[in-house]
Amino acid sequence: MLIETKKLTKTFGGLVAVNEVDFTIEKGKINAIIGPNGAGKSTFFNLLSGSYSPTSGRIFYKGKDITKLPPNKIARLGVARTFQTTNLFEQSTVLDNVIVGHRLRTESNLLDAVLRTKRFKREEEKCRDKAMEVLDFVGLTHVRDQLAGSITQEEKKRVAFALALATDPEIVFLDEPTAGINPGETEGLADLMEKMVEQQITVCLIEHKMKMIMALADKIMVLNYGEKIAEGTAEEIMNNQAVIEAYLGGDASA
Ligand SMILES: Nc1ncnc2c1ncn2[C@@H]1O[C@H](COP(=O)(O)OP(=O)(O)OP(=O)(O)O)[C@@H](O)[C@H]1O
Repeated sequence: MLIETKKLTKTFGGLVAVNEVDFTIEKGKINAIIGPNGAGKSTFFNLLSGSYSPTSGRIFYKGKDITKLPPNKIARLGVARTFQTTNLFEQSTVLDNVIVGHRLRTESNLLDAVLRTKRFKREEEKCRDKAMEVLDFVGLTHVRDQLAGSITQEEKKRVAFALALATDPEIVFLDEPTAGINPGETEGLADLMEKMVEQQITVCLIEHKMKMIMALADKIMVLNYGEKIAEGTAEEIMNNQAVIEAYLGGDASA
């Protein structure tokens, strides 16, 4: 088990957005979090990545309590995430976008950069090599010299994956990675997630596309009004009465 939450809770004023959620993320698997709109999925992600601090409860990463760690320290442990929308520098190339993203995590300080020290140059090269490697991994080598503003929506989604992968993560949190793209493209991104798991990278994603999740996820947690109402394999989730009721009238067939 890679990550474990114990009675994780987040309230906003009187609203309980995440309510005493116990969840485990299994290493080397595709873990999914689903649930109707407003169920608390994004809040849960923000708690795990340190963007929000919990009202109560605990988060463990490989057995270590990370509940109070700030986002940058959590990132350094090997946790990466993508956001629902990725803001790219549209006037820069795809490659430069990934290099800059990667640079944010390297060691050089401003003085190194101004003086262009050996260390800075060495790191610059390393960032470039890493960016090329991850762009190859996500299938974007052919557009790496194009401006980020000129690539397709699906390619932008892949850049978001590349930015996360450039940090050499052990686990990647993907927030609705296939929102706004067509079914064929969605399948391509599902393949990419499987490829990540083959490389021993654990995946945890939020998704609304049920068909895709049921085919892809090894393990699914369902949130409803902040509470975990079910956890299990796709088959277990599809036959769970509480889940069926939570989705009645919803967009479960999306
Ligand atoms: N920063 C915030 N301040 C106040 N309330 C918030 C905040 N963030 C989320 N909420 C509330 O917490 C609840 C859970 O929201 P959250 O965005 O986590 O749900 P979600 O499952 O990700 O929804 P969606 O599928 O629509 O993205 C909602 O009622 C939302 O309005």
